Amino acid sequence: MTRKPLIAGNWKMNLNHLEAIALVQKIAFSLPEKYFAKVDVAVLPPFTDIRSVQTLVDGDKLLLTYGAQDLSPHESGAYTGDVSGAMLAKLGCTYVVVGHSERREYHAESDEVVNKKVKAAVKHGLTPILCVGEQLEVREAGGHIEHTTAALIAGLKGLKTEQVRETVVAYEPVWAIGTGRVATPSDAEEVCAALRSALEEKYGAEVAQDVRVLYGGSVKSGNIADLVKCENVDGALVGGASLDGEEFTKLCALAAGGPLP
Ligand SMILES: O=C[C@H](O)COP(=O)(O)O
Repeated sequence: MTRKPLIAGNWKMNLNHLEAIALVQKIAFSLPEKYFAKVDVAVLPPFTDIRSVQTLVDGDKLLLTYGAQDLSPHESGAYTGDVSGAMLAKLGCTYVVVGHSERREYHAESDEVVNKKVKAAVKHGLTPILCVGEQLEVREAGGHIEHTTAALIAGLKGLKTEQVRETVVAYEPVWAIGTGRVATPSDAEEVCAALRSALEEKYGAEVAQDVRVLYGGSVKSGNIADLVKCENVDGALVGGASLDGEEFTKLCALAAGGPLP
């Protein structure tokens, strides 16, 4: 099958709900409708913005979707500060990022916790964007394929084959996040292809062919076109460049094959 590319803007801890409204309006009204047929566009704002984004998307019947950057592995209860999958589903979220390297690093999230979060997402009908990626020292030692494939398989543990088919995977080398040091298209393709092979080995070729594998790490309008030309790169998880409406719109148009609006 042909996988439809996904461009997902991970805003991280940026923009309040008023700024969120302005940015979503800018993207939705600058990107001509025809591009949404060629590329799925999603924004992933902080929790505090999601209700405002939902109101805008529903009210104006916008073609972009939205999601969250994290969720609790628990259903409900005494987990101060956490947000559950059920709450995100109620807000109409399509996606939720799980296992971003910033969560793994600053919140000590292990593969086991990530796996619980993936299961919580799937349980509530959310599409997890499962992030895996190696640190610089792992890459320099040549362990990047082993590291990322092991994290992928651990993150998906216990999911049914059909649930794996619906999951989005994001390869985000830690050394390329927010550093301006983008992996080359061949670096990205090497790992994305290896991730797909690992899925094929475990879940079969048909499922592996359906799973979207994104690249993330210093993606901009200047490098997206070459990245999405790679056979196994099905779009991007975009950080910094997703905060600028003009730049993000350009990036989405280029991922859809252009021309620029
Ligand atoms: O989730 C997005 C990634 O961490 C990439 O961030 P960046 O585009 O700012 O490098």
